[in-house]
Amino acid sequence: MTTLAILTAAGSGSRLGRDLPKALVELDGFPLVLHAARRLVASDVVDSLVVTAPDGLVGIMTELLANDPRVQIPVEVTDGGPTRQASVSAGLELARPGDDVVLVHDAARPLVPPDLVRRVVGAVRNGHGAVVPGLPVTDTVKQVRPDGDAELVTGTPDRSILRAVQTPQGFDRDLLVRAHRTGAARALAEHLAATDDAGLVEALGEPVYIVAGDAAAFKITTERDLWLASLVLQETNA
Ligand SMILES: Nc1ccn([C@@H]2O[C@H](COP(=O)(O)OP(=O)(O)OP(=O)(O)O)[C@@H](O)[C@H]2O)c(=O)n1
Ligand SMILES: C[C@](O)(CO)[C@H](O)COP(=O)(O)O
Repeated sequence: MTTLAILTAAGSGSRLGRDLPKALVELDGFPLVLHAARRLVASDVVDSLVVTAPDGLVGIMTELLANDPRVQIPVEVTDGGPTRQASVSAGLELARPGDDVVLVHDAARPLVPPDLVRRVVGAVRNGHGAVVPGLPVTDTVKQVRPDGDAELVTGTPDRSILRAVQTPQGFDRDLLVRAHRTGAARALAEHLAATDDAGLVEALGEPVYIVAGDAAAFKITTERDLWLASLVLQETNA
């Protein structure tokens, strides 16, 4: 019984707008993918890693991870796909026979606390087939539809029953494989693809459970997030 973590790192980072893929952008002197890998490993509940790489960068990422003294578990790097969903699917193909739990984590969430990783794996090992870290929503959220050159508000969902979800998301391996196989047709196009893996499990009609997320696991999408991450690191390394 082993736990595999699929670390998605094949995105281009178009919203960050750098001239290299987001996972290779540096934070405190190290690429985001390395920060994320180190924290997964530091949890001590991950046995091996599969990392999805952007086109042509499998070699560079393999070298980066293989040479890091803080990533002392088996690592395989594979080509990602056109969407995040396709990349996770590609990673899942490399699961080994003993991997009964699979985590899916984004390199775009480099500061994930090892405690959060343990919380997710613990909940899966306690019998929950699909587990997602979530935080309460603090903004009021509006539902809208297009209306001419503006958007019309069509509702205000009760935010007390909403959660903003993060990664790593954890799964019973067979359930995740079934979810990806069933939803495979969606993986080719961004407008169809699931934005998280739990969504594919939900589409099967299977239950997905929430455990407490952590603000430190925030996602790097824009330059401001990167700046925030460097402040958080300075604060926590002090
Ligand atoms: N085809 C893709 C697209 C995304 N990802 C990964 O999925 C995670 C979440 O995606 P996101 O934050 O949206 O990253 P990008 O797609 O790179 O960003 P953008 O949408 O701004 O281009 C990232 O770690 C990213 O590398 C991936 O492995 N394969
Ligand atoms: C999987 C995820 O990180 C959960 O919040 C998120 O959905 C990825 O979204 P993105 O649109 O690919 O940034």
